Amino acid sequence: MSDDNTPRKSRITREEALAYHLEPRPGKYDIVASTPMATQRDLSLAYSPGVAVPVEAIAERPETAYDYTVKGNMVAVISNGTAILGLGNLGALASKPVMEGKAVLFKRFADVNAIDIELDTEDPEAIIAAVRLMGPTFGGINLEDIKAPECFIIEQRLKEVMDIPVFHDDQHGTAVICAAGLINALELSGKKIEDVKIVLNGAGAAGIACLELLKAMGARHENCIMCDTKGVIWQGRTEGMNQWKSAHAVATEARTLDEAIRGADVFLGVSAKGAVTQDMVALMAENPVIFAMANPDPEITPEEAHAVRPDAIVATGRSDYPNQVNNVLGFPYLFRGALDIHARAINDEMKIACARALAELAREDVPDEVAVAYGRKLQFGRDYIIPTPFDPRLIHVVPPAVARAGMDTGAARRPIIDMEGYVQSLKARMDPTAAILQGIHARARQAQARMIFAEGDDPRVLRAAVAWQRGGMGQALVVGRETDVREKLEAAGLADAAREIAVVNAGNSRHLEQYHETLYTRLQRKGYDREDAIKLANRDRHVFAALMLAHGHGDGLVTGATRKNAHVLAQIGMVFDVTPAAGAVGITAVLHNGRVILMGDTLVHEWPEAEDLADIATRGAHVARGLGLEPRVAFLSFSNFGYPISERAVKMARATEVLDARRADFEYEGEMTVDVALNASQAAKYPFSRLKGPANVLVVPARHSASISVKLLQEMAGATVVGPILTGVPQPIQICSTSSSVNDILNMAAIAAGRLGQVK
Ligand SMILES: NC(=O)C1=CN([C@@H]2O[C@H](COP(=O)(O)OP(=O)(O)OC[C@H]3O[C@@H](n4cnc5c(N)ncnc54)[C@H](OP(=O)(O)O)[C@@H]3O)[C@@H](O)[C@H]2O)C=CC1
Ligand SMILES: CC(=O)C(=O)O
Ligand SMILES: [Mg+2]
Repeated sequence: MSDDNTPRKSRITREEALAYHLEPRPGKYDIVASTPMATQRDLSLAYSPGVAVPVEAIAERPETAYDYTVKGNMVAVISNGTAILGLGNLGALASKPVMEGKAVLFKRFADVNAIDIELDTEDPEAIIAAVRLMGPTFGGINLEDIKAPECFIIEQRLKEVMDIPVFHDDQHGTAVICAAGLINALELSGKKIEDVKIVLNGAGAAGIACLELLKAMGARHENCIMCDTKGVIWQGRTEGMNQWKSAHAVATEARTLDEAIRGADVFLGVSAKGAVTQDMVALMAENPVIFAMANPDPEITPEEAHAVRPDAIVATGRSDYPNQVNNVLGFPYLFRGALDIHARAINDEMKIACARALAELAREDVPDEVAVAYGRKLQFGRDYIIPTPFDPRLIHVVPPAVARAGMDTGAARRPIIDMEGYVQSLKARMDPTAAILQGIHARARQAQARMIFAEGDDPRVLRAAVAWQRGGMGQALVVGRETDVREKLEAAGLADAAREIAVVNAGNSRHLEQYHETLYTRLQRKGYDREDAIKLANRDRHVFAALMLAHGHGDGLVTGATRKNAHVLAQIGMVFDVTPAAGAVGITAVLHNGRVILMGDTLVHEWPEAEDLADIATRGAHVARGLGLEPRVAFLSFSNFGYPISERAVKMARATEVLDARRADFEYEGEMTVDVALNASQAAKYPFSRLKGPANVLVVPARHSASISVKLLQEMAGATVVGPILTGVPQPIQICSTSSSVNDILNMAAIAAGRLGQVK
């Protein structure tokens, strides 16, 4: 964990941002069916004639649309692109990446289905007419990046005519998060909302809503000064005014932000990049609070603000600084809570409940796994005034608070009777796979490893190395020829990166003689003479890379993208003991449909015996724990608990006896078929089984079964495969496969850096 409590900066390049949106398919989401659609019968049920039945049911009782259609878990993200982040009016089409992004955030953080709809008009009446007509389709409407003052008219009118929540996120989402952050920031600076002088820059959608909510929470009208591009909004000003700005005009002599900010306790920026200067914040009161929330670039950076005001509590809208005050912390959970009570609206009480729940959560002790996953110390204080977006508690803490407030204020069509059951159902809703990958990367980022990428001649490896370095994961050391690396980087549109990553080879290494000596010492009794060892070290990049690692000239090693696993393992084996006898095991994580299973041995043991199987189970359990899973091991076969009898199944059952004798500290059982291992209703036929739930570590009889199973899941089901994770060896080495994508290689490097699976 870093001591300075600052998240490491991740630099995103233009190319990376475009590639992320282009690959593997244009855009950021797909729509998938949730019901079977394979047979003639499925077709008859899903469509004509079966579909007529719910049609008639809904016509008779409209509220049953929440039961028979996706309406109740479906939100429209609607924009016309007139205020895209802080980029201005770039039109409906250009806003689509942001709206698609919000749709996937809805899904990722709260399992809400969302679809983006970009409307090509600046006419409020046209937007109102279009959105109103969409009412039957959705359980809620999220308006986004529609500029003020049109957004106020549009939202107000839609609220009046629609019977589902209509919520302009730039207004209320921002206001809720800003309020949550401010409650805590003021607590820490020992000030009261009733007393503080607030200056807010940006009198648009976000600004007006923030100030309204803060006044509803006790801020005094006369203590709040709002500014826009024309300066202070003072009583009597006529230029650039509208009724929403007028409501916040105050009697003051100040005419510019510069004048207004003198002595202010709080600066809130929802305007544009660089709108506030160091000279201005230098004039603020003691222990000032500065929320520079413009996106993607804040009004002032935390470094700039802290340079002149070390006593300030600073927040931005970005994820790469502490204190991210961004509406992503609100909208997923506000809508989750609202949808779950079939709400008619998201009212003020629901918003305030959300703000309070967020503020309170930040004051609670942060569980270790959250801190580790986020990669830095998280303790209520100046650098942690608000929960982080990846905090897994948000999903089961915030929506119940919102739902309860909705029920108490008459917004609920279907109140939740069993709140405790609701909280449990929210916990189960979240797909653990994203959290697992997030944890792997956060731990790696924290380690800041010098990662050796052995195959610098492969463009995928080079792109992964660049992403490693630019993503703030640590230093990338690429084994390859300088000219070749430079050419390949240029071809990949990453010419700049050639100056950033270190290229290492036998020709430029200062340590070559040491490497030769080490290799010769290891191989001299295996038929190699000195010349052979020298050639091997100079020419084989896997061996060279392993020697770098052996001498501490890198902290981790990733290879295997260009040659078959067996070959790579043999080459690495020239330098390190990576044999079954030395305890090495390959465990592959398969992530699919919200489930994570670990399968072994996918790399090292060709035909394991009972003792080996017990080792594989133990390593699998170790990896599971490293991923935050409580291990439940199943020894798989084609038989269940001795029937049918077969020599091949017996060794699987014997492995449990080996673990009994070793007093293993995790759940294990076998032999069993894979459906009994994974499916609770199949497992119920064997009530004597020691597994308390579906297995998450599957030990298979041989490497071929492991390889077939993993590849089948990948090809047929589209599962995400991470691994094989080389475990049981002390060195942080990972071997990817020849079919690895850039992301796969990056994941393997992250696993190596996080030392997941290394012998403790
Ligand atoms: N962190 C977060 O969660 C969120 C951040 N934001 C950010 O807030 C900003 C505004 O968004 P939104 O309210 O939707 O946009 P709007 O277009 O509705 O409003 C923009 C407002 O900012 C004012 N403004 C623009 N530039 C300056 C400047 N240099 N100095 C003073 N005032 C200025 C405009 O003044 P005028 O009226 O004179 O034109 C207008 O009042 C964006 O940067 C956006 O990214 C928005 C929502 C959420
Ligand atoms: C975060 C957001 O909604 C914005 O910047 O517009
Ligand atoms: Mg926005």
